[in-house]
Amino acid sequence: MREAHTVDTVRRAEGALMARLPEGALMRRAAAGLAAVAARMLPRVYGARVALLVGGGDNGGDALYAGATLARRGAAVRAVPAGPRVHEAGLAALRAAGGRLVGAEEAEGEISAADLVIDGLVGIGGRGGLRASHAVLAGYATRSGAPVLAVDLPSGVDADTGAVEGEAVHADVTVTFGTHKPGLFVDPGAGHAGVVEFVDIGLGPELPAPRLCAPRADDIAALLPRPGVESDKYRRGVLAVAAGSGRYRGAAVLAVGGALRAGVGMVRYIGQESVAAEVIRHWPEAVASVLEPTDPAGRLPTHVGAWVIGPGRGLHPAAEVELETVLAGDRPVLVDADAITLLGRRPHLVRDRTAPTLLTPHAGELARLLPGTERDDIEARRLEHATRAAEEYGCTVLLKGSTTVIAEPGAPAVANPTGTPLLATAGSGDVLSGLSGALLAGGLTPGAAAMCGAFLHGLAGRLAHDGAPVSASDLIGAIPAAVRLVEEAGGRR
Ligand SMILES: NC(=O)C1=CN([C@@H]2O[C@H](COP(=O)(O)OP(=O)(O)OC[C@H]3O[C@@H](n4cnc5c(N)ncnc54)[C@H](O)[C@@H]3O)[C@@H](O)[C@H]2O)[C@@H](O)CC1
Ligand SMILES: [K+]
Repeated sequence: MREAHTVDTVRRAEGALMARLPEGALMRRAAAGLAAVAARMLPRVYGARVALLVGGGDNGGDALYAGATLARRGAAVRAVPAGPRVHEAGLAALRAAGGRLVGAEEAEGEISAADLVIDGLVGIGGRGGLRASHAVLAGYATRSGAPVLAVDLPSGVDADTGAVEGEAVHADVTVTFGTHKPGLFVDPGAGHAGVVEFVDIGLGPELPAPRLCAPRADDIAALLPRPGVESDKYRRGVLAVAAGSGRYRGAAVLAVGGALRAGVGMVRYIGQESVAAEVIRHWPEAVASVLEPTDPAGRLPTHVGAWVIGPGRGLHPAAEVELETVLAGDRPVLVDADAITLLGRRPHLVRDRTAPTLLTPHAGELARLLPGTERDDIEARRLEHATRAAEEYGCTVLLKGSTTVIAEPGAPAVANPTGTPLLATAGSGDVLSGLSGALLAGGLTPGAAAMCGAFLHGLAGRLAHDGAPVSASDLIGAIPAAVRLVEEAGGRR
């Protein structure tokens, strides 16, 4: 797992470590790591033109020391200050190595002519949107066409949340020190960070549990359920899927397909006769139970390992009775789509529940669970709102979107690293429900099922993409390849 800590935690850990080290040791470590990455980004350091964007704090200090290293190796390094204050020792080091400070009138020309721009405007000390003088330099960097290397995090991105107010640096590479910052994993910040490189400055022993984690393929491989010699279809897990309706048949087909491809002992589809027939036509291996429209909850199967409820199911009274009945049981339940909207009207159905529950809203659906919160606020601060919903409902929440975020009460949140805009297509969420539901039925906790489901779903989207748009059905077809890739990364095949 890659781990991310909040600014307050980083400050405390740095304080404890600094107290044991000679003055300036941490900044020297950070700057050495930064200079090494900068050198790799240049075809040749000797003769290269490097522009440093320098704010008034230690983030600017890192840039200046790294600039000094590059200048000693023959680069022409120019520091463009954002204001009157500049890290003095860093500037002295740069000057001693042959670099120099340039005035405001030369700033745009230096940045646009550079072979590499290093963004040292602000790091974890940044608060709110960039000030005008800093925003102007960030804009020059974006327009320069040169590769941009951000120091610690792209300036203008909120380190703790990933929120961006106004202008922010768009980096090709970000070198982050000591630990990752949550804003590097969560959009919109993640979209500004480019490739994130980690530089170890020895902070590890001082760090408590992270605020956020981002799994790698081997973390997923370690969690995936796999059949053993003793397994039969019941032990591997039975997933009940209450999805789709006369109006939205596709949701049923897609959720069942996602579940079957994820590997589960059995999928039981529950729904109206015509939809059940459609499901069986697509997936003869599924088992269908037909519901009487007049008695929605009377025939629900009881011998199931877990439930998926909601995709395309509708908001009518029968769907509400069904949701109430399923949530009153003691099996793990994944609640999605229409069932989330119903839950917004009756939140106690989940709040009063003790059995494992996973909610999988997109931002619009989460807004229905958090009255008074707008969809745009959620998109802008995804981590914060997913965490709030998990605490208020006392269950696991997977917030879908540009970065899928998973939050659970009392545990570090998870940001899914495999997401891609290719997944923003009708029916994609239905596939994710089936896939994550299958993992829930296979015995994973809601947090693990959500993390593995989102990871495989994103990977499947990438694998299915051959230059043409990806449909939700393509995603289902690519799930086995995604599982294979993850298993290979985990050394299981
Ligand atoms: N503390 C440490 O031990 C280490 C810190 N390091 C570096 O130091 C950075 C933190 O340094 P600082 O605490 O000095 O903080 P920063 O350099 O991140 O930012 C503080 C400066 O930015 C200004 N500022 C704040 N918000 C702004 C905004 N919205 N627009 C424009 N200017 C704004 C402040 O007035 C101040 O001058 C880290 O991100 C990292 O790059 C590294 O050298 C590693 C060691
Ligand atoms: K920065």
